[in-house]
Amino acid sequence: MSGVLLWVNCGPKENAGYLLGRVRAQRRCREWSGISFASGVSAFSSAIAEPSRSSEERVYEVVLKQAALVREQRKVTERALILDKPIEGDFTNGNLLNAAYDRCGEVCAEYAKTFYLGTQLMTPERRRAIWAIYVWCRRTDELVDGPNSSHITPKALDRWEKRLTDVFDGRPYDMYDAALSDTVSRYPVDIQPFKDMIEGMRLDLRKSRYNNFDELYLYCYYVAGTVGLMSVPVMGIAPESQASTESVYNAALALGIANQLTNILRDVGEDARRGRVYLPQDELARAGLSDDDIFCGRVTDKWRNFMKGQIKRARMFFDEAEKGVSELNSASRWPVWASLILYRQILDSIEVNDYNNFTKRAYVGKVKKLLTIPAAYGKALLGAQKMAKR
Ligand SMILES: CC(C)=CCC/C(C)=C/CC/C(C)=C/CC/C(C)=C/[C@@H]1[C@@H](COP(=O)(O)OP(=O)(O)O)[C@]1(C)CC/C=C(\C)CC/C=C(\C)CCC=C(C)C
Ligand SMILES: [Mn+2]
Repeated sequence: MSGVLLWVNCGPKENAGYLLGRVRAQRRCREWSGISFASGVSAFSSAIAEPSRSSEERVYEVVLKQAALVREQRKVTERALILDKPIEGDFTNGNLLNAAYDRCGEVCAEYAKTFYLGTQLMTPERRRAIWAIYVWCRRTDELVDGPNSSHITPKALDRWEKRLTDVFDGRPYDMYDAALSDTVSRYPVDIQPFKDMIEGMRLDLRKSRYNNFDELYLYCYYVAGTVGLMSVPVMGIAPESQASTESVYNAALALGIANQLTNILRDVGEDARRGRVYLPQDELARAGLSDDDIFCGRVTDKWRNFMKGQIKRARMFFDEAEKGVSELNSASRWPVWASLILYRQILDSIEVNDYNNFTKRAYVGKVKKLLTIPAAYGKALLGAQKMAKR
């Protein structure tokens, strides 16, 4: 399928895109490389301007809200397993809806093959819902990252957000929207993470430097942590899980942050060529580095040491995420393990490239990718056994 199939209108009339609180009760702070950062998460509303609270504290409010929604839903599902009831028959235009979901699956297969494969083990209803969310995220990302990104303005993003509220209110604009509209009516998905992802795109339009990790954390939450919060209500928490809903959401958030940090470390050179530096400026300065070193692509010992610290932090977020995977519904664990293992391997590959992320792209080779699938499956099974022993 070509990307052209995914042209979207940000608003009904205009072609503007291409597509396709409270403080956390026990906030864990870790000392790392002279700075402290919390590995968990903590409240947030779309406004950045709240200097008295850290990004983690602000993000955590969204986590609590989403966790509360899901707790409600869990109570309902314990009484009747409504989430897995077939979609057919619910709608007079059921065939159209099926076709819409199928198209989402095609997009997903085209853009994220391994992930698509991973979704095959999920129940058909959950799988298609995840595809619908995937497509919305991909379209949103393409607004600022795709070939038509130079035409994207804050106004266009406002229209995309208005369209999002219409989708949540049951007024879809196209097939992909229709699938998402159906998904959000079936699962306890809150609109806030979706709005926050759009906020991340706004941020990308106006900001190309991050003063410190707190600012970068917020960016990572917007563009990737949100994906974790959107996905868990669909993937579901195992009925036998003893973990708190909140802790599972923390893990989901951590996986999004870990993935985005990894993405940033992989793409340093590529981003620099677009005039962007997604690295904490204060940490660069402490390492004796500046934007200039990045623009010139100098792989020095200072750079290697700096990168070692950044990789270590990304791995800590992966470790945090691991704690939550086994708490997910058994059929959802496999794709999550696959995505976690695959993305984490990119960090290994940066090391293998001797930290040259300016001109060498870190990637996971085909054989390693293939091996990930049984490894993820094994981890998913192991998690199930541990749960059964409790
Ligand atoms: C099972 C699973 C992985 C489900 C998530 C499916 C889903 C809805 C994915 C959407 C991804 C997407 C298109 C996001 C838009 C923004 C974006 C592009 C973010 C970057 C992704 C990597 O994409 P890529 O390498 O293609 O990047 P480029 O555009 O080429 O630069 C990100 C790095 C972030 C993606 C974040 C996740 C996949 C979060 C995963 C977290 C969960 C699924 C929660 C798991 C639950 C627990 C309890 C751990
Ligand atoms: Mn991108």
